[in-house]
Amino acid sequence: MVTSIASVCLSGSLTEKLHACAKAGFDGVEIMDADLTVAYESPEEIRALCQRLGLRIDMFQPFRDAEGVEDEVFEENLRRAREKFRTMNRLGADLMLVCSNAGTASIDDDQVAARQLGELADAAAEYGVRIAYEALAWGRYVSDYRHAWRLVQAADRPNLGTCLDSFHILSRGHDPAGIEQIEGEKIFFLQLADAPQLDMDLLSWSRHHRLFPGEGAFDLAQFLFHVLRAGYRGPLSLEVFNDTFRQTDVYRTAAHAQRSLTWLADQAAALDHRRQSILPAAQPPRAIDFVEIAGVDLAEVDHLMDQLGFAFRGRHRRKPVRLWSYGEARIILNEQPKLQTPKIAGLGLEVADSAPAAERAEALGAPPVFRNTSTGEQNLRGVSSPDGTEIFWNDQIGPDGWISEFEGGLAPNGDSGTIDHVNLSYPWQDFEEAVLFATSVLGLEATPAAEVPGPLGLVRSQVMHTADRIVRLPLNLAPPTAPVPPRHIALACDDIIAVAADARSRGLQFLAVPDNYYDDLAARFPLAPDFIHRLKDLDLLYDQDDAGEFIHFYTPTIGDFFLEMVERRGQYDGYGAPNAPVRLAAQRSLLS
Ligand SMILES: O=C(O)c1ccc(O)c(O)c1
Ligand SMILES: [Mg+2]
Repeated sequence: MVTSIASVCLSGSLTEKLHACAKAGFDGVEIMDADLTVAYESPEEIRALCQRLGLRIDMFQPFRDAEGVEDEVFEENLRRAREKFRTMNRLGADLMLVCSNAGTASIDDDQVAARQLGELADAAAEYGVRIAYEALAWGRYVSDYRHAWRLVQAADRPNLGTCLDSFHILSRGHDPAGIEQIEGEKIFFLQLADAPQLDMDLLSWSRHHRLFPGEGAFDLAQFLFHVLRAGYRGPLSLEVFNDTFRQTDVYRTAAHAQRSLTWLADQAAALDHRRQSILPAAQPPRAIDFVEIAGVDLAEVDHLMDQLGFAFRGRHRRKPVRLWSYGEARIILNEQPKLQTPKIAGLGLEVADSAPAAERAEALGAPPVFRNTSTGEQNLRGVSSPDGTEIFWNDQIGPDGWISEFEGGLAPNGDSGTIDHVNLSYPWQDFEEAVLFATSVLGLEATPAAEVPGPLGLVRSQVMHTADRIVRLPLNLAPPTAPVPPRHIALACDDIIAVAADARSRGLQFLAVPDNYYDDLAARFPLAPDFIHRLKDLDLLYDQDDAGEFIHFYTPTIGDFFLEMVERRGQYDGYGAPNAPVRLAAQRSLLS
């Protein structure tokens, strides 16, 4: 796989971008004209830097509004183009992207457009330059890749081909299967971008909301499969215009971008039985094995577990680590002298085979974590996710595994209990990276994002889950100016009213719910007054949909996390989203 990336994807100056692309392992770059224009380095200096960094300049782009114009306008366009061809010669770039005319086209005539593209290609040939013609989704007359290809065929020049860009094709809902009708050698370049499904004008969608493959709603694996079937053998290049990535750390974004391409190439290879897969197979988790909470002093957490009715399962033989369980849910408390604020530090996942899970993660650029293990102890393999949360894989489930390293505790209690979901929150700039990590490394699927109003702005929520929904990780994106909300572990039980009453009798104060909430609940659902009274008495939240019911409560926050107890009745599959604003408002009122 040969990879490339457009300089527009990244923040910083052109030279900073080039260093980051090389460090992330890209083979080449597309240099945006505007990035060069604002650089103090000459084209020769940029060329030399690329050579030193081992980067090819795959394309120079874009050249706009060339074709479909009156002849005197076209003469001026040729003059403009020649200036750029000279710049390209100095850069050592031999491929120019020409995008379909979006501004000045005045002649809706394919013969004129093809003739002018041919003349542009002839001028380019004098400089040894090739032209890749791309249909912009918002092109004035040419907005469909099949139309662009017809014009390229009609112009019929050896140095004129087409550039396919997944955004322009998939945003318009055009069938990518038609790509197989294009001669592979005439696809001069391939640009890949994902995007969320948004209902907005194409230009704004494209310029602000593109995402790296695996982070949006487009089926890019299928798209790439068609391009490869057409016979394209050039670089897989990313062209992602995105407001966030233009601001985030350039090295981190470039590594993130590279991970998305590796994942995509692997997905596309999986669709083609003749191709070898690139990565070890994904190991979608069967269940959450444990959640690890770390902090310098976890006595408050021990107390909380006790109040909630968890069983203390013992201390680790050798490490300052304790285990609590609630039915099948296991929570490990790990005393870490340098970590002032307790937080969710790690997740253990049950998988069929942990070795390929870890190898796949490492091939996708996730650094392995060192876990202090001695003889006779189970060696769990794990990696660090981009935000630092550690992920471990376990394929040796049962009492003989790591659980046997804990001593001096009680037998597991008989209570039914499982980890329902683990909610992970992220600062605004890290969200897409977290989605890609969950997709590519953890083997989870995404549901469409939803938005929840909080007191300091909208919180975006996207649930990553296994096909059977046993493992669920709702990811939350904090509003840009608000502090990142705490993360939480939700435990499912069979009788939440009894659990809540017991916990209260042991002195646990739940997050207090405003009385107004229960007045609203009575209006939303025709519930028995006694039942509402019981919910109110215990500060329980309630939701209902066609599939069933959901009752839950939240514990106070300790450090950067809290716990939630839930009971699902019937086939209810959500997370009580209508109640999230109540929680966010209540948690904020405790801080002030
Ligand atoms: O938004 C644009 O103008 C633009 C420019 C060049 C491209 O390759 C593209 O896909 C979009
Ligand atoms: Mg493009």
